[in-house]
Amino acid sequence: MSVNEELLPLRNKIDGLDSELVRLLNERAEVAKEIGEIKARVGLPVYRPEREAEVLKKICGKNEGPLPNESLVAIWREVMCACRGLESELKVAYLGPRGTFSEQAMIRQFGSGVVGMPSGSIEEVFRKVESGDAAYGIVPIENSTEGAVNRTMDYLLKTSLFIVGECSIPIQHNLMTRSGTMEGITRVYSHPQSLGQCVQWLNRNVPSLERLTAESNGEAARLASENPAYAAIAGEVAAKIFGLQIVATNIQDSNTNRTRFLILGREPAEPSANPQEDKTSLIFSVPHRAGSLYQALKPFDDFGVSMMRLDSRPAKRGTWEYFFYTDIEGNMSEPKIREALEIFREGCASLKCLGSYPTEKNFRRADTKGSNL
Ligand SMILES: C=C(O[C@@H]1C=C(C(=O)O)C=C[C@H]1O)C(=O)O
Repeated sequence: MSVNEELLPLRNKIDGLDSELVRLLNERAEVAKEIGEIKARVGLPVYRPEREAEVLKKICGKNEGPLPNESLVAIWREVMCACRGLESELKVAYLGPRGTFSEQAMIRQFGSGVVGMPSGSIEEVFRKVESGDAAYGIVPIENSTEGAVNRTMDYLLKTSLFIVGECSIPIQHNLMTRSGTMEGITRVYSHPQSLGQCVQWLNRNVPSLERLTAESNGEAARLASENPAYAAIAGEVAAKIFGLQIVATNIQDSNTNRTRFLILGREPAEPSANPQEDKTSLIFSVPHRAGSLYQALKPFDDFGVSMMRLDSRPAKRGTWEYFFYTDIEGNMSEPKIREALEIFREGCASLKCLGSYPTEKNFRRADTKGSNL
């Protein structure tokens, strides 16, 4: 039997399965359309991050391979994006121009059919969502090498928006120029976070290069595309978009470098199907006296509530006072969290709740194949 004779029945089988998949996907889309009509009638938002997290978790739970969960999650995000698209288009503001890691995170979270609105600064992302120009926004909140993104932290304090979801992506930086060499290059541009993530590599390899900051690494790539004496540090996608050549790849100081992004919306998310695994984000301050932070946090210990993050920002009053940012495990609709929060509030000088939302853990844990979601 020739190879072609061997392949033919298998390819026919794939064709048959594809027809079935097309039929099933359209059947799914019809149901999503019906859901959309009901949501439109009662004025509910099209995008339901908690429901999408539940769908992904169920998909991973049912998976028996050989496809890894990571592949199924990527496929289903696109399926849900296409289904959502039948309800209405979804405009999402991100830190642009095109080619930033924020754009990559947005596509990963919402699917490639999302209508991205590139914004010149993190502040503009907040403003576009607050004003209703965009339905959602995506902003970087912390990097595993450089820590918190201070601009985002500061706007979170002032905003009326809610955190409705989160996602994290691996970050690999590249040094890029128009020519693909470092000849005649005097400056390197990038976002301050990216410069920080590559500081050791820069000190070792190009110590004399002047380092300048840009609003985003996409913007840095754009600047480098306009001047042959400039280099940029940015992702591979930015090099493609702005016609730059990569001089050195993977220049970040940690090879497990990741950035976590927040999804911002005007309405809070509903509890997910696993509310005990949701995250609740809070900003609080405590009275300026000995032991007040310890005392304030005690209810979390008493109620067995796990704190996943504790960070601070200066209150900017010149008084060495701080706002603390904490993420706790569990949705605030859960009785245990509600009770703990009621007592916690008494020990705080101020408390702002940014929302409860599904985390990646919701479906990551179901992955048995050690994926890099
Ligand atoms: C279909 C719905 O609308 C959207 C699409 C979803 C899907 O395709 O599964 C899930 C949640 C929503 O973002 C829904 O709310 O269930």
